[in-house]
Amino acid sequence: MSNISSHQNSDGVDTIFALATAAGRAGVAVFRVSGPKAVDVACHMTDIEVPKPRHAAYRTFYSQHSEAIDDGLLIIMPGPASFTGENCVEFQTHGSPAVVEAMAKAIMQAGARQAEAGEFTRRAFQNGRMDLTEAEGLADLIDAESDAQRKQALRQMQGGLKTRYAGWKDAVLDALAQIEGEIDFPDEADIPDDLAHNADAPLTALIEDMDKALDNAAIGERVREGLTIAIVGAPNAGKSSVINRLAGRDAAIVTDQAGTTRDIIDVHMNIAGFAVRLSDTAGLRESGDAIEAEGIRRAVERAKESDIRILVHDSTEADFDPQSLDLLEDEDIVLFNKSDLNRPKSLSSFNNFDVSAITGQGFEVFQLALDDIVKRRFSPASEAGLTRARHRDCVSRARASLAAARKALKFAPELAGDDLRSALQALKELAGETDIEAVFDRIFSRFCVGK
Ligand SMILES: Nc1nc2c(ncn2[C@@H]2O[C@H](COP(=O)(O)OP(=O)(O)OP(=O)(O)O)[C@@H](O)[C@H]2O)c(=O)[nH]1
Ligand SMILES: [K+]
Ligand SMILES: [Mg+2]
Repeated sequence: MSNISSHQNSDGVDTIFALATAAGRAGVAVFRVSGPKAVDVACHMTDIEVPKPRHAAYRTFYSQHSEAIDDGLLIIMPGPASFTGENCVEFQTHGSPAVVEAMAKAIMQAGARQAEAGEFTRRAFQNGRMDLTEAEGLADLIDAESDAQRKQALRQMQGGLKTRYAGWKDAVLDALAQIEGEIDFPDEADIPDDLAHNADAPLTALIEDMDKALDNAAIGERVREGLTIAIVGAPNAGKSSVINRLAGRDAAIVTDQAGTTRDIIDVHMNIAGFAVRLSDTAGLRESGDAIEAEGIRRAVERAKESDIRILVHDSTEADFDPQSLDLLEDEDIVLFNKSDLNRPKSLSSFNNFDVSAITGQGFEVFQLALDDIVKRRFSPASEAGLTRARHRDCVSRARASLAAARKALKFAPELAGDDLRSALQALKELAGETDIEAVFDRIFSRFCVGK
């Protein structure tokens, strides 16, 4: 239990540590240490030999001054078969703030420094334990709030997207090998024709598969970021009453005064296992009041950028408000509200329901249908897909280069190789195989400290 002054070994790689569990009082706290000195740290903090790799052993942990801090479990996970690929050590102690503070101090004095956000995962990535899409999947899994987000993130973390683009990369390499071979050793006069002919079908199939992934990318991104639903309609139609009933609480003010809601009111909820942000908005009408007019401008903007719109109509009113109706898209929803005061209505071109936000009548049917609409529109495709704008950008560029390669094969086959190499480059970026430090910084800094 002697002191070690510096964190670095001769290679200049720091040994890092972090509290992996959330701060605050808890049954158990977990500290992780990773780096060349991780096992030294464990030796310095215990008085008998360290346990066999990957076996949990009960130990007393000591401070630099040989004072017992706590009893707990010690696990040694030697690299390269560890999370980071480096030697890793895990201390499990009691989760009190006093134990956590004393442990952090002792680990630091034994030679490790506090990790930055995402630093463990960044090391795992740099040591080849995962590619960039798997690291992104892990970040999304840690952030997952809904079941759909969890499933999508887990699939990506387990290499679903990696498998898919690895297949794409293989196909590009095959095409490249084929055309470069034939261009270097043309032994027949009509080679260019053969070339175009042989490479065209695989390239076309590849482009089609990428198009499918790009078509589904919007869904992957929506699931990851959460869906948005906006409630719109004329003043006093009952929009705020509807959001309150859906939220099960008084999120928005309801009065009989037209123009009650002005700012947008967001309610976060879970619909059919999807994370959803539901927004109540100002009633749409011509208004001379500057504050109300701004509220209406925001309402229209929010309605347009949302995934789904719910138009609330007061069914005691004969006419629809044309401004609200104009905002609707095909699969949007119309609620004929105040059904307690009126006979059922319908509007065949949209999903429509008779409800009463006051009595709750019709809400069960409406909410079941809403679940179905959300599931039908946003359930991810069966194969792992693209979940970020970054993925979409890389695949779009790869696809464009493949299309250019197909064209070149017909008219200037010697140029096709360059296009295929550009496609490969875009796919390498997707994997994180090229050095794109700025992208890495952005991705890893979003992790919590300790991951
Ligand atoms: N009878 C009846 N009254 C309702 C129903 N829904 C809402 N109301 C009443 O209609 C009035 C307006 O309701 P709000 O929820 O404030 O309507 P809003 O569309 O949010 O109105 P603004 O924010 O002003 O645009 C209130 O007096 C509500 O109590 C309903 O289903 N039946
Ligand atoms: K109102
Ligand atoms: Mg309102």
